[in-house]
Amino acid sequence: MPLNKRFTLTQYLIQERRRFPDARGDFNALILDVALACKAIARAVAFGELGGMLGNHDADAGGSINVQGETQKKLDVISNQYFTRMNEWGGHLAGMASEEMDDAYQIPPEHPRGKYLLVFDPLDGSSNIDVNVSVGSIFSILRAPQEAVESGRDVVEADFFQPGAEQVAAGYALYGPTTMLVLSVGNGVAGFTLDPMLGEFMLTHDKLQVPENTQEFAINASNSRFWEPPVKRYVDECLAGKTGPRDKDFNMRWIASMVAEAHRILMRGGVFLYPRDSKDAAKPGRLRLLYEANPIGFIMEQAGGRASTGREPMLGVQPTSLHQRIGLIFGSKNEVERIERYHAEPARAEMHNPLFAERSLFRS
Ligand SMILES: O=P(O)(O)OC[C@H]1O[C@](O)(COP(=O)(O)O)[C@@H](O)[C@@H]1O
Ligand SMILES: [Mg+2]
Ligand SMILES: [Mg+2]
Repeated sequence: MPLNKRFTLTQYLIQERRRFPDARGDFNALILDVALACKAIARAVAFGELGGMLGNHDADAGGSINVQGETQKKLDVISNQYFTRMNEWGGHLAGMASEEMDDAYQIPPEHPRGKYLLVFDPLDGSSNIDVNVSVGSIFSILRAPQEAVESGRDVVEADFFQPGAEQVAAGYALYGPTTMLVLSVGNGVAGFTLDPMLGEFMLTHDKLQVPENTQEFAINASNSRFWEPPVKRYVDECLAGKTGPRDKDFNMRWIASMVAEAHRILMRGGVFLYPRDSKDAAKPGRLRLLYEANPIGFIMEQAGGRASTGREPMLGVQPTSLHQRIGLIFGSKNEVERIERYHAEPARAEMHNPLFAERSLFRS
C-alpha cells in the first residue's frame, strides 16, 4: 500500500487550536482521549464472537436493563467502560453522562477535575451488534459551569442542561467496513479514517458538506400508524414519487443505526426522521436529546445541513432531563426545511388530498 502522507487527528487538532492562542491543550487532549476510547471499542467490535463480544450483558446471568428500560448488550457495557476509563483521569473533565448510566458520572477523587463535560452514547445501534451491521459511538462536549469548575464540586444533572448550540465540539465514530471518526470543533466537519496498521486516525474527508437536496429518505415505516399528519404527508409525497407533488422518485433506507444513517447522509445527502409520534405517551420520540440528537445535529449544521424537531431547530431546545427523548429530523437542508413547513401548516396537512390519500401506503 503506498504511504500517503496525511494529517493525523493530532495534527489537525493542533492546527485548529491555533485559532485560540490562549488554549492550554486540555481540549485537544480530551478529544484524543475520546478517540482512544473509540479505537478500543473498534477493536472490541471487530473481534465479535471471537472475543465473546456478542449477546446481552450477563450481570451474573440476570442480564441488565439501562435507564431507558432497554436490555444492555455486552458491548453497550464494555463501550461505556472504555469511555469512562479513558476520560476520567486526564484532568480535562468536570463530569460525564451516558446513555448507559442513570446518573451523572463523577470524576473519581483521586483524579484532577477539568472544565469540560462529556456526554455520550457509547454504542449506537446496539440492536445491530449481533447481526454484524455497522454501529458507532456518539459524543458531545460542553463547558462545565464556571462556578462548578472553580469550586471543584460534583457535577449535577442540571449542569448538562445546555442547548445543543452551546456544544464546544461533537462527533461520532463509525465501526463499519472502515472505522471512521467524524468531528466538528465548531469550524466545519472533518472525517478521519483509522489506519489499522498505524493505529492512527488520518484526515481523509476535510470540510464535509451535506448536499442541500436529496432523493433519499430514512424512516422506520413500521411506526407509520403513530406518525403525526405532517410526517405522513411528507412520506406519502416521497412514496408517490414522479406521480405525486414532488415530481421525482425517492429511494428509502433504514439501517437502525442512527450513526450510520448520519454518516450516509453526510456523504451523499438524504433525510432521516425519527419523529415525535403517538406510540408511547411517555416517550415523545425514540432518540435522546443530549447524546444523540444534539451531537448529530451539531455535525449536520456544521456541514451545511439542518437538524430539527419538526417544530424548532434542534440546537435551540432547552434540555430538561439527562435522558430526555425527542423527535429528530436531520439531513439535507431543503428537505428538513420542507418538513418544518409541513409542521407549521397543520391544517393543510390534515386536509391531505383525498385522491392521494386513497393511494397512500401509510394512511392511518
Ligand atoms: O429499532 P428502531 O425503532 O428502528 O430504532 C432504531 C434507532 O434506535 C437506535 O439504535 C437507538 O440507539 P441505541 O442503540 O444507542 O439505543 C438508533 O441508532 C436507531 O436509529
Ligand atoms: Mg443510540
Ligand atoms: Mg447506545
